[in-house]
Amino acid sequence: MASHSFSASPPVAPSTSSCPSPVHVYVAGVGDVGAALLRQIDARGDAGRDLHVIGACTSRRAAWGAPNRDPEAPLAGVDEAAPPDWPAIVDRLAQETPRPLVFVDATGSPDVADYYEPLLRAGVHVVTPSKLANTRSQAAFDRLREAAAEAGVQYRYETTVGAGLPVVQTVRNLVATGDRVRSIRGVVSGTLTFLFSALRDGSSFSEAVRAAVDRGYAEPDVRDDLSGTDVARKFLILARTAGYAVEPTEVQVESLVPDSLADAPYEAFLDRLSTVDPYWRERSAAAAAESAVLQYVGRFSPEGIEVGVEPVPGDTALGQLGAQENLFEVTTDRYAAVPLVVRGPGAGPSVTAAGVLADVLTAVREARPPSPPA
Ligand SMILES: NC(=O)C1=CN([C@@H]2O[C@H](COP(=O)(O)OP(=O)(O)OC[C@H]3O[C@@H](n4cnc5c(N)ncnc54)[C@H](O)[C@@H]3O)[C@@H](O)[C@H]2O)C=CC1
Ligand SMILES: N[C@@H](CC=O)C(=O)O
Repeated sequence: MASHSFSASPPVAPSTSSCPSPVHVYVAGVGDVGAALLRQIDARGDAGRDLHVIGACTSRRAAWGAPNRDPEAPLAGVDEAAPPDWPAIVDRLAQETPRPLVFVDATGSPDVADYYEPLLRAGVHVVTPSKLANTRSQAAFDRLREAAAEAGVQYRYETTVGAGLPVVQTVRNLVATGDRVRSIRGVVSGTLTFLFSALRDGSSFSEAVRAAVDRGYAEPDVRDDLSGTDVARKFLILARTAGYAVEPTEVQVESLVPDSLADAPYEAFLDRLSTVDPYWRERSAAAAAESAVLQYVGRFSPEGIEVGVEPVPGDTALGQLGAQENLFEVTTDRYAAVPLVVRGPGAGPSVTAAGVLADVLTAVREARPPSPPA
């Protein structure tokens, strides 16, 4: 098994020193976000010594022990490389690994999301950038929060919305302090903001999609971004975090995936996407002729959630978003006349990994004793 020692560089980040024992971290999914996370844990230097990565996996390799320090290939060269045996991994984490233990799910896999509840119930903190577990039924979402409270561990998912931007915690704080969220409007897909901005700069739709994938902004399957599913999931998570009960079927979603390609194999889908280039060139030009820009906008109110493409006046904050930016406007009883606004890059491996790492540190700091049985 490859040995791993933390860098001897000076402290660069606050330590979790209020916690006396080392914090064990398992990283599921060493893709764009998971690999950036491992690099950031390593880069914390001396201040990071109390985070011990005890294992990691991809869909094809799983290893116990600390990952290889090669930032480009954290799992290269580790012994025991083999596809993950999830029941065995969860068993070992639940029953044999010392606490505190944080399970990070950077896979985007529904199978891995199935294990959050047993892990939480076994006293393992769960931190995830994956939206999947939070966007099943309302009852399933409630069960995860109950499992965490009952076991006295943290279930943290800040990076499911706006990546590293403080959006989920902001909504939680509003609710915890007695405010009421009345509505949320926003452009919340880094991939789609990038895409429309690239169209304005003369890129074709299909080229821009590939560029978003190459930069690590897109979901593991970019159709989740283009179909509006990713944006719908983010609004569902925000609405639920704000205390509203909403089912996925209640969200109205406009898709950018051409019907003819909806069921195509992934590579064929990407290859044939150029068939819609002229349509999007014209639609972007038509918006520009009206001094507007295309954005994929979402809206939540107690009446429902709607997400879709809109021409937005170019001289407004939404109209001026570029690159992979997000913007959230939250209107509440207290922020009634002028909304609370959060804006910044809302996708990308490094900002997302930083948000995941912050959640890991917060999980350990905020852990509470288990709640007594009802
Ligand atoms: N890329 C971004 O900017 C952001 C991503 N996220 C979320 O972070 C998660 C990861 O995203 P990326 O790193 O971009 O994806 P990626 O496709 O680069 O990496 C996914 C990793 O998970 C592994 N994996 C997939 N299924 C697995 C399974 N069943 N068991 C073990 N490993 C498995 C893959 O082999 C790969 O290593 C997704 O849920 C995504 O929604 C959230 C916010 C921003
Ligand atoms: N694919 C997402 C990544 C963050 O959730 C996006 O583009 O915003």
